[in-house]
Amino acid sequence: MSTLKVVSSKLAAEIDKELMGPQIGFTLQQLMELAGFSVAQAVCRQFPLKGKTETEKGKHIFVIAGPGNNGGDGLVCARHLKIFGYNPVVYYPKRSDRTEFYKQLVHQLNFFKVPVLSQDENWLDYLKPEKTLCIVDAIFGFSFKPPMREPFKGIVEELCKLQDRIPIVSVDVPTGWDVDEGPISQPSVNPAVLVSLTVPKPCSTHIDEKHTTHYVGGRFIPRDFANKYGFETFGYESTDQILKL
Ligand SMILES: NC(=O)C1=CN([C@@H]2O[C@H](COP(=O)(O)OP(=O)(O)OC[C@H]3O[C@@H](n4cnc5c(N)ncnc54)[C@H](OP(=O)(O)O)[C@@H]3O)[C@@H](O)[C@H]2O)[C@H](O)CC1
Ligand SMILES: [K+]
Repeated sequence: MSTLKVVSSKLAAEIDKELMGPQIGFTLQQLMELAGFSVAQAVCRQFPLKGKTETEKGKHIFVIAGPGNNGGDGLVCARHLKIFGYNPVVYYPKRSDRTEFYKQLVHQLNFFKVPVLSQDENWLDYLKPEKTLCIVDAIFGFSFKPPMREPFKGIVEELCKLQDRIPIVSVDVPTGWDVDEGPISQPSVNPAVLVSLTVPKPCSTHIDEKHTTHYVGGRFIPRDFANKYGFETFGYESTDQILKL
């Protein structure tokens, strides 16, 4: 059997289901914490604060959180970025009432004094190249089905206008991309960094390697489990939560 380097949206959903099923018993909260933590680590690796001026250090990291679990990863990531010494601001236009957990993640952000903007707030004020280090795109992950609906369509159109001046870090799947086919519909972002979670999805084969730095993160499966789904685990070093591919 050949070893896959990517897994389809269907397989990714099956993997998640098994990880959170009765035999293995991870909770969504555990996996999301590790996923968000690894994205925050990728931001640190890509945009280190060491040696930067105070002005540079004060720049915002603008985290946009969508309505599902990809958005949850973004909320967790913002909390870790604050702990790591960055200045995150979260835009969370459509808040999920799927579980109480999302509300708890927002309370935790309040606890860390990370601003969480609502849909009616002027979010574009926070997106200025001179004031913004990067944008974390946690809008949609492997459950996105085009065409994109509002309010996200308008938001992603604005991001597309800014992405040449402010780098985008996409969580798991660049927003707007078909998980299996890549950027086949508009609007869709062109990220400077992609952090694939657990294992890259087929859309990642469409990134332009000259433009996009690709990391894998979400270090939560043993080798035999990966092999059962047809892929290999990644050679993470030491305590790292991410690996540059
Ligand atoms: N094991 C792991 O790697 C883990 C990954 N995690 C992250 O979870 C996402 C997948 O999360 P999921 O909740 O299944 O899905 P998404 O966040 O991608 O999106 C679901 C929401 O998006 C809405 N949606 C879908 N298509 C559209 C569209 N065309 N326009 C507007 N809105 C859309 C959808 O709304 P519905 O009304 O259709 O239900 C949902 O609200 C994965 O990618 C990782 O980032 C976890 O953290 C766990 C571990
Ligand atoms: K995303």
